[in-house]
Amino acid sequence: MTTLLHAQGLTKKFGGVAAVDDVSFTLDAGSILGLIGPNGSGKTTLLSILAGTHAPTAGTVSLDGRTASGRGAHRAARAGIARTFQTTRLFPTWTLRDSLRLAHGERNRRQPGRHTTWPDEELARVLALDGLLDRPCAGLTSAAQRLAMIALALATGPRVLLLDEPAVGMDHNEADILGEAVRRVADDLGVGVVVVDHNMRFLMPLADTVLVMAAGAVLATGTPEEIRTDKAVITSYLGGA
Ligand SMILES: Nc1ncnc2c1ncn2[C@@H]1O[C@H](COP(=O)(O)OP(=O)(O)OP(=O)(O)O)[C@@H](O)[C@H]1O
Repeated sequence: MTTLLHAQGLTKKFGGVAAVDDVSFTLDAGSILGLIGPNGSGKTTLLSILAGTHAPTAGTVSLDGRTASGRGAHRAARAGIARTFQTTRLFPTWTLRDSLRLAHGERNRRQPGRHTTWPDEELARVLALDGLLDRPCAGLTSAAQRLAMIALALATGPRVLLLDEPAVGMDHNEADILGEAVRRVADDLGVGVVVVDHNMRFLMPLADTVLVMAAGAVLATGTPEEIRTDKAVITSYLGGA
């Protein structure tokens, strides 16, 4: 696999406090990085730096070798980094196809001359939304709406997808469907995915690599199996989980 995204020495200070403290990692195309850590450990702030919403106090993010950090959310999106949020933002009376058309159009407006991304049917297949493209979004279950938000983020044609607690509020079955969909985003579309979630049952089988944060810094990085058995991680975060 090829390195897609490289975060180097990322630090973000609010006042004197480092919410993110010298964090480095790489993300390959088609791989999934799970980001875990206690409340307040800096996960959302790190995602915001990657998404361009926060300029880092120090450090850089590069995508395909080109600097993508510190230039605003629109420029990060143009560089190929897309983000979803915990809340869904769909127009209830619009169909998913209408919403995808708007997202495709936004991409074309920003990047004239570049091809649009995956066909609607392909996004629907990957996101387990087959047969739902032409229904008003208000008729979708809340889990399907969450998947639809991921489809909309993908319609902008990203190389990297950032997911902030996508499984929050989902039952086991819904989280399993979501996990399979995110795996297809990586495997079938070749997108690099960074997922923040507190749900270990969802995240551990999904992630290729897990990065554990504590007080803004990297406590450990490794495969899910390495992380599950890491003494420092067990002591400070996973406990008996
Ligand atoms: N805009 C801000 N101004 C000041 N402090 C902030 C700001 N955003 C985050 N922080 C602080 O930075 C630290 C990290 O917060 P962050 O939300 O990134 O953690 P988190 O790991 O995502 O937490 P959670 O799991 O609860 O979502 C916290 O101490 C938080 O209070």
